[in-house]
Amino acid sequence: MRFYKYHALGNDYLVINPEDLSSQLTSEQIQIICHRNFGIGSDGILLGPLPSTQAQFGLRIFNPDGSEAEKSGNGLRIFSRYLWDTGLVSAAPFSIETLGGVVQSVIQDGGKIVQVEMGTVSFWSDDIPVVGDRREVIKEQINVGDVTFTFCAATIGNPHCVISLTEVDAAIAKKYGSILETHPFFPNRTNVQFMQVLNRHTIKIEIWERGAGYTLASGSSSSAAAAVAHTLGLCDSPITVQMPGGEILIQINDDFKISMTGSVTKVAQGELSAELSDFTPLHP
Ligand SMILES: N[C@H](CCC[C@H](N)C(=O)O)C(=O)O
Repeated sequence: MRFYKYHALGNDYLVINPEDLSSQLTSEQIQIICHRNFGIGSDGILLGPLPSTQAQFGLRIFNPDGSEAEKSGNGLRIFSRYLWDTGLVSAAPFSIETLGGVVQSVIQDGGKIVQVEMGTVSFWSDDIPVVGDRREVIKEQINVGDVTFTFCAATIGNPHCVISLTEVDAAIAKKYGSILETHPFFPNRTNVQFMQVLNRHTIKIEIWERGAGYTLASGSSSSAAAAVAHTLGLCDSPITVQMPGGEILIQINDDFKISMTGSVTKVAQGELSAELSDFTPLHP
């Protein structure tokens, strides 16, 4: 089974073309392939191109825990670059259908930069989803052990919990991320961002991803956090999102449509060994 490995600001993905699969990928296979020791190692798998009646290409996005995500901003930039590298697209904009909706991509700088129209951010509880009466989830309280955070929730196709603090670091994301990811407020779990506003056009985020854990960058997290900073009146578009792996530029229009621009780097391509899925680690 062939794979193509790319990273987007250190958020790495494997592209697997369904033509190279003899059978459906199982959750166990996804977990092994993504495992940093027993497999190739990756923050997820991009399965495509798939047929689509809504867009030129279809894409399915899987997290390392085997769960399927509705959208991935870095994943969409990487898949767009894969389509460019394999000659399936040119410089003209093209559309990709995901579980979280159809996006438009444009390749820039020979594939090193990709711009994706990510869709529209919603803060409505029934879109995200968040439990409770239908409302926009803005500046609500959430208890995590003996700590109470004020949070906003948003969706750009996948769910996000954004917590704005005066200072953020990796430690706080790693300490509280997994508890917030699986908090009962979020029926489908959630991605988590701890956000520090640096100025009216710059934020810094630390990320805990649903189904992946701590990651160095996230495109959908950047979109959600920037939209929250904007709706709280703390930032104006365009917003540069600083993350441990690098920066993404987010543009937000008056209807909260998001445009995301960021880099993609090709790492490797190769063949997965048949032994890979034969080996079941004792303690994965
Ligand atoms: N873990 C996310 C999907 C990947 C998001 C992130 N890698 C991005 O670039 O948007 C979820 O389950 O919604």
